[in-house]
Amino acid sequence: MRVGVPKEIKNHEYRVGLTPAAVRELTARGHEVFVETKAGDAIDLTDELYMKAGAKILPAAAEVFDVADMIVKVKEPQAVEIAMLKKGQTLFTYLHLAPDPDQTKGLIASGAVCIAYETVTDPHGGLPLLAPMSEVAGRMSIQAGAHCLERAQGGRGLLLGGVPGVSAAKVVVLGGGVVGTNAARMAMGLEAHVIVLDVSLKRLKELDEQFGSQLHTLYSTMDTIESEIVTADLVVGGVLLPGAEAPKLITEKMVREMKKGSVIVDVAIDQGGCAETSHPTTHADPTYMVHDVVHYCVANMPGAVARTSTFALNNATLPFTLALANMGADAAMKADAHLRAGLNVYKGALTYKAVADAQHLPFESAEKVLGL
Ligand SMILES: NC(=O)C1=CN([C@@H]2O[C@H](COP(=O)(O)OP(=O)(O)OC[C@H]3O[C@@H](n4cnc5c(N)ncnc54)[C@H](O)[C@@H]3O)[C@@H](O)[C@H]2O)C=CC1
Ligand SMILES: CC(=O)C(=O)O
Ligand SMILES: [Mg+2]
Repeated sequence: MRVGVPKEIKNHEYRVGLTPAAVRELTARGHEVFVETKAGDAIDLTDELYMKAGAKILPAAAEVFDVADMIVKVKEPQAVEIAMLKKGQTLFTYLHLAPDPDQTKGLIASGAVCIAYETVTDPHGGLPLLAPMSEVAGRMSIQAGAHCLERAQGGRGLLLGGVPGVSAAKVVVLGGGVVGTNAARMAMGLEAHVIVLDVSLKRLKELDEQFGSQLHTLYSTMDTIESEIVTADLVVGGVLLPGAEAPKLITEKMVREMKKGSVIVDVAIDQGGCAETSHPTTHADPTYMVHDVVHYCVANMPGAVARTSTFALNNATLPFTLALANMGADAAMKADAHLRAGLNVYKGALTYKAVADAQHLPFESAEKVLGL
């Protein structure tokens, strides 16, 4: 198969779809890999390293899209990239379609086969291709939140862990999944006072067993969310209903009642955000204020630590990339229900139920379009 890797073009996005090591795994199996020049330059993955792994370097994204049977990316395709997709071409990347009707329309019109990293599943009920970036974003959320709490950034002027004789900050984490667990772990490491809310009792029990008395867990209801949010210094939004728009758990009224200079890091922003006051921001301009509360809503947080993130992402995507290249997309998805769960758009049909529901569009199952 001919596999194409364009340079990412989203604001301050320095990750790359394939590492040189992943390219080598593909070329060793007889596949051809085409990488846009300087795709990895910013993180020291040079054209020379890609060439050494067997890739051919092309001068522009248009040529990569033109030659490839499958495009492997990181972020959702931007409008100019959607315009370059070809009928029947496979696109393997993050999509986050539920809150993004324009992208959904564009991908349907392209006739391409679009497989979203974030909805591929595993046998344990996890999302293996979202997990590595959620680990990164969860850990980063505390770094970002700590910075936002500094007075010069609009924050309350608080040090997360306090010092002897002065209270630690209160960190409230909504959702105890991968983002939430990693955020809680970092916040506890900095000696903050940490509370995690989730609707999964099983998850709360696991967290309680893992972290003991250092972590406080609460069942998530409107009541508990409201009472915790208004006394929080830092709130991390890490909830997810897979593939669907994030539930708006933090209302504007709650934000108005939050303390002046408190901070919301809404990691769930890529699925629309879990606060009514959230809207996507970029690394170039990551924060804004609403009712004196600092909002950090960067939709590609792991892009800031792109080298770590590129390797972590490839560790998870490689077996699926190889299956798609070795078998072809249709056969690979027919053979593996977990990869098939990643199929969001197939040759003009929308094949992910939560996206169809969010946008009131017709839905066809992945099984039906693949003839299973
Ligand atoms: N902004 C960014 O750069 C990034 C954003 N993300 C996003 O972060 C979000 C979380 O991802 P993961 O942690 O991997 O998901 P996950 O599936 O591991 O965890 C989500 C948790 O939310 C819980 N939840 C659902 N409804 C809830 C409610 N009403 N109250 C409290 N908890 C609730 C679930 O029970 C689950 O434990 C996703 O939207 C993901 O796309 C992930 C990586 C990077
Ligand atoms: C998951 C995601 O949106 C990201 O890593 O950018
Ligand atoms: Mg206020």
